[in-house]
Amino acid sequence: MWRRVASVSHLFSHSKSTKFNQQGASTFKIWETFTSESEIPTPSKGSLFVTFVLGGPGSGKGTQCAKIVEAFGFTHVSAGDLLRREIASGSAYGSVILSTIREGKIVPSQVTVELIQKEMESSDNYKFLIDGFPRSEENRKAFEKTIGAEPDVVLFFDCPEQEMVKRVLNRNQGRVDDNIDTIKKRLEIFDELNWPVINYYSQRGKLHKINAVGTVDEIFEKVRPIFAPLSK
Ligand SMILES: Nc1ncnc2c1ncn2[C@@H]1O[C@H](COP(=O)(O)OP(=O)(O)O)[C@@H](O)[C@H]1O
Ligand SMILES: Nc1ccn([C@H]2C[C@H](O)[C@@H](COP(=O)(O)OP(=O)(O)O)O2)c(=O)n1
Ligand SMILES: [Mg+2]
Repeated sequence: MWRRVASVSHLFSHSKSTKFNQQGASTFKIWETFTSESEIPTPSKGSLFVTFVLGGPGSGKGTQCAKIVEAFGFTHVSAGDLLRREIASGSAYGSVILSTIREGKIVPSQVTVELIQKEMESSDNYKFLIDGFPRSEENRKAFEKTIGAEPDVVLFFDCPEQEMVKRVLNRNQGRVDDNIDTIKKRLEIFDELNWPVINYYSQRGKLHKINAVGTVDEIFEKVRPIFAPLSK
């Protein structure tokens, strides 16, 4: 168990990175170099271990996070859940978050990162799955700046659009953004803003691209080896 201190940024074993790549033009070339065999860091118990979980809407992030939690003892921090909780709590940010989500857009990073930071600080765990974040370069840079750390592992659930739309429309959780109009916008925004993030982590050898088509268990069998070095 790691020691609780006032700010979560002190808990990160990594030094704060000031190097932000300005690339973007060569993203498609980078995409071709993707492998699912990025080097897996061997974590030492007690030092913070952060996994970012990326993928389009309906790609199965939340479903696979639940399985990773069960098998490997991570704490699941879902950016979307935190934002929905904020709406439900009637906070000052609530109405702007709601309209942003309804429009399929991304909530300003400052709001999301603050919620993630609070959630991490309130946990005694040292292994975190940050689900649905970062969804943009702005998100990514804000996390690095505020938390002062980079993820150890980045999962990317790669799913065809048609399958994502089908899953979201069948999700049945009463979400304001699970309708065809909002999904179309979310997919456009995903295309525009998420690829630079994916390419960034691919270049750094942290990205694990997982084909998200198949049964939940089949997909988890592709995820499991990534975390095998971690004990529960
Ligand atoms: N491998 C899968 N095959 C079919 N349906 C799935 C699969 N994984 C998840 N689902 C379902 O698809 C919907 C979206 O999954 P979810 O985990 O919420 O995705 P995300 O968090 O990426 O939006 C849910 O209703 C879930 O039960
Ligand atoms: N980093 C994030 C994550 C989610 N949001 C907003 C915008 C997203 O469409 C909604 C829902 O996110 P969530 O991760 O729950 O959605 P999916 O699980 O991918 O369907 O929340 C955000 O603005 N910034
Ligand atoms: Mg989700």
